Amino acid sequence: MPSTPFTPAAPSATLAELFAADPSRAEEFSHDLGGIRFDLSKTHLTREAIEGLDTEDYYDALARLFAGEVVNPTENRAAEHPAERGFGSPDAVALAAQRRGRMRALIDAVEAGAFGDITGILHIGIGGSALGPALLVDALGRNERRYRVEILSNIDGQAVDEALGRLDPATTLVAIASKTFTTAETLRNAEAALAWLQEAGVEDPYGRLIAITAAPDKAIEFGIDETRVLSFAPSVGGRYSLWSAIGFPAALALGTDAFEAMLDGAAMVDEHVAEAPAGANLPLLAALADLTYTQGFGAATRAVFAYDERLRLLPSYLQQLVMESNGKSVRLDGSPAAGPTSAILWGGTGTDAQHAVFQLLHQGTHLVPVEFIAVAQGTDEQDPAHHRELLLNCFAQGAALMTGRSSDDPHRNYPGNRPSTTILLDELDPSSLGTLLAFYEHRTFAEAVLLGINPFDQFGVELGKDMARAIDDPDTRERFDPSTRALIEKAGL
Ligand SMILES: O=P(O)(O)OC[C@H]1O[C@](O)(CO)[C@@H](O)[C@@H]1O
Repeated sequence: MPSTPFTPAAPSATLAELFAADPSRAEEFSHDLGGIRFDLSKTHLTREAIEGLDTEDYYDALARLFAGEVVNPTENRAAEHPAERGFGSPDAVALAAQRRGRMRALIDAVEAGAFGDITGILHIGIGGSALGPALLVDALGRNERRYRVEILSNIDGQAVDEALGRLDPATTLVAIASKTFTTAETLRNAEAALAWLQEAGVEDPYGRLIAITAAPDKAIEFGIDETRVLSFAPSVGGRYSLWSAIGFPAALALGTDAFEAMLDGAAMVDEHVAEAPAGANLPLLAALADLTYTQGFGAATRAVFAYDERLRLLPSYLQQLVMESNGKSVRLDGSPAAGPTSAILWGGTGTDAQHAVFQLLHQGTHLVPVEFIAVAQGTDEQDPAHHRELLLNCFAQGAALMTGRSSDDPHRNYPGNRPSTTILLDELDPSSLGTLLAFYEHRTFAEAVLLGINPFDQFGVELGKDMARAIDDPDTRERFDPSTRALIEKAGL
């Protein structure tokens, strides 16, 4: 943990002044990695800020992360998601590879017809056990998906009915994904799926269930045969787990080669952060920019806009990654954080968002650092003219935010000096998506280290879970506040 909290100041120069002072700024603050251009030049990052950054703690923490040491002290755990991509202790890497081999064997068995003629998969999970697979399948499997994949997360019965309604029980596999195998929503939905198989007269309904978990005993207790339990290490956190067996539906739908390519793309970032000096370490630079805005400029939020329909689920994936990791108020030693920690992450897709929320970005009173994510190469099926306009819109927004336009009429005045980062993928494929997601993981980690907080626990979600249990019990319900009791009564519960 850093001995003194890291609190970057806001530079006094505007973006226009920074560009005017340095003709090579666009080049100097843009870096390419794994077929992706990361352009940070339209942020207020300065060479001085980068050079002044004390990175000893960061590189120390990174070495401990990769060595499989305890970097999550409040749960006395390592965080071994990089081992899924080949970066970790030899034991962790070997175990991850062995588990991946089991996943591949199961996929081969599905393809060989061991489960009959399977055409669809219902993946049941929530949070990190759903957001990653949903993003992968939606981003990469739009045109060539080999199986119909439905991701069911919400406990809302309407979500259950809709997901089941799109599948045929006679030809569907059900994957129950839960790291802990105790999550109420997932278990309730798993029971519903089992009942659906039983009611449809499927001969061996339990034989259609696959468990994906770090608690195999609990899955076996649920009734799933251990040959169909895909496990992953307890040291892989939920929001970091798409690289593990949690990615099963994506590996099934897209093929194991695509899944491996995604892991290789992510490994490029592991290698990059381990080797790059601070001035060229992309996740670290992005984290420095993030903290410059939260701490230096007092920005409460950060917005991510995917200018590609295939990445429409990226903002919700990032919300969990960033906010569940760094939405903390205390440092590792329990002392209060020195200033704001994680920004509130929000976002959407371009160009839709331009016609909904960009007014505030251009002229509102809040400073919101914006992130644009676009893909240079459209899909083969897409009309190139549309793709061209999409990209031009994306780049125009970044330019407009930065340069603004002055007018004597205050209503028509655009102040400019509003920062953005542009992430431009050459193309969207498993490898580049792996690189992109691992970039965000490492950025979140770098930010946590600079803040001295633990990004790997999530006690904040536990209180609500406890209360949800207590509110269902008439004895403990009595102890709830009058407002909550009145709502329960009004809803007739
Ligand atoms: O995979 P599990 O154990 O069902 O947990 C699901 C999600 O719930 C959380 O614990 C938060 O409620 C997340 O961290 C996790 O991704």
